[in-house]
Amino acid sequence: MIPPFSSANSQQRLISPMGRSEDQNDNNIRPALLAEYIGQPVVKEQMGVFINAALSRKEALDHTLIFGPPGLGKTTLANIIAREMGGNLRSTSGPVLERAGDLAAMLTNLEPGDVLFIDEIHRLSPMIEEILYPAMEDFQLDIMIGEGPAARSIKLDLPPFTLVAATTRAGLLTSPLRDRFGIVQRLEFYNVEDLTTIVTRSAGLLNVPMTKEGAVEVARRSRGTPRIANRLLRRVRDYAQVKGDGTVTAEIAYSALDMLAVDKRGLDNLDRRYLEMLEERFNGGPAGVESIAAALAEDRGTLEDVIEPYLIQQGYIVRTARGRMLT
Ligand SMILES: Nc1ncnc2c1ncn2[C@@H]1O[C@H](COP(=O)(O)OP(=O)(O)OP(=O)(O)O)[C@@H](O)[C@H]1O
Ligand SMILES: [Mg+2]
Repeated sequence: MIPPFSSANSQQRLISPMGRSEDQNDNNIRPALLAEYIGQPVVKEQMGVFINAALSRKEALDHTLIFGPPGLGKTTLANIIAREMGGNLRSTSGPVLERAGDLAAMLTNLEPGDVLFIDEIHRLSPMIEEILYPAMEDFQLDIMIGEGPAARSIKLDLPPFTLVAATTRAGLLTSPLRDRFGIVQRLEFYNVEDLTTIVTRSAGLLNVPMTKEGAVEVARRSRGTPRIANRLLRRVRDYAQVKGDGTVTAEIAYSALDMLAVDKRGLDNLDRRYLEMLEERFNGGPAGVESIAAALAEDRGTLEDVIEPYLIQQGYIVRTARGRMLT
């Protein structure tokens, strides 16, 4: 699902972390089990313990909130949770759930142990959120039917289920909603080593011959993001077929990524504009995020949740009390 705040500009770039339609056929390389989920050691270990504990108690797993920038594996983790718990995954998303009846229909169709996955949970309407509270807390559906004097409320028992919610913007969740998740997991950007493992695994599944050095080259330019790593792998594979003998070597990967104008540091267009703006217009800062957003004609949320986390993690900028500064 493409977040509403992504500019056309940042979606079209090969290296944008936002999902695109061509990524849909990633399903064959999406890890299906926790053991295949690469990196995120803390999340992986904790989820392994929580899932096993719930299974041995024969209970549904606690409601789980997963947050982090686009393309880091939130949807993948939701799928894995359902699979490991042995339940079905029912997916929907915040903006899709418009009417109370939409959510009621999903909830009443759940079977014991199922996982209800709500993507972009920060975009739920307040009315839908109200219905979710008793469903999460007491497995009870409490809705009003009809209008005016004929309106009546009905209560239904729901089977024990697990709500898994994902968001790129945890800051936008209301605190009553946030407090109802027993498990909160934050995904981090991947290091080059983990991305190399991901690229190597995907290459194996796609039958792309690739050297270790080739994988490292792709990993290095992937902005810490598995979605980008897999996307670059597909383009580099094309290049290797046409310009080489099909094997992705370091040289092939290097020239392919140069041809595709993918930044050597793995930065995308908006990252670079952000850094240039901070340097030139604001003399390296400190500058308030609102001013930077206005200067770039971007949404503040996109900067805070998609652009800045990576630039901070890579040490290009710091957040200070007076604003953002180049390092
Ligand atoms: N830990 C991982 N190990 C291996 N591959 C991964 C991992 N995490 C993600 N991927 C790959 O990256 C792709 C993108 O992941 P996913 O769709 O789960 O991201 P997301 O966090 O849900 O993004 P968005 O915020 O845009 O919804 C997946 O298709 C999957 O193949
Ligand atoms: Mg997703």
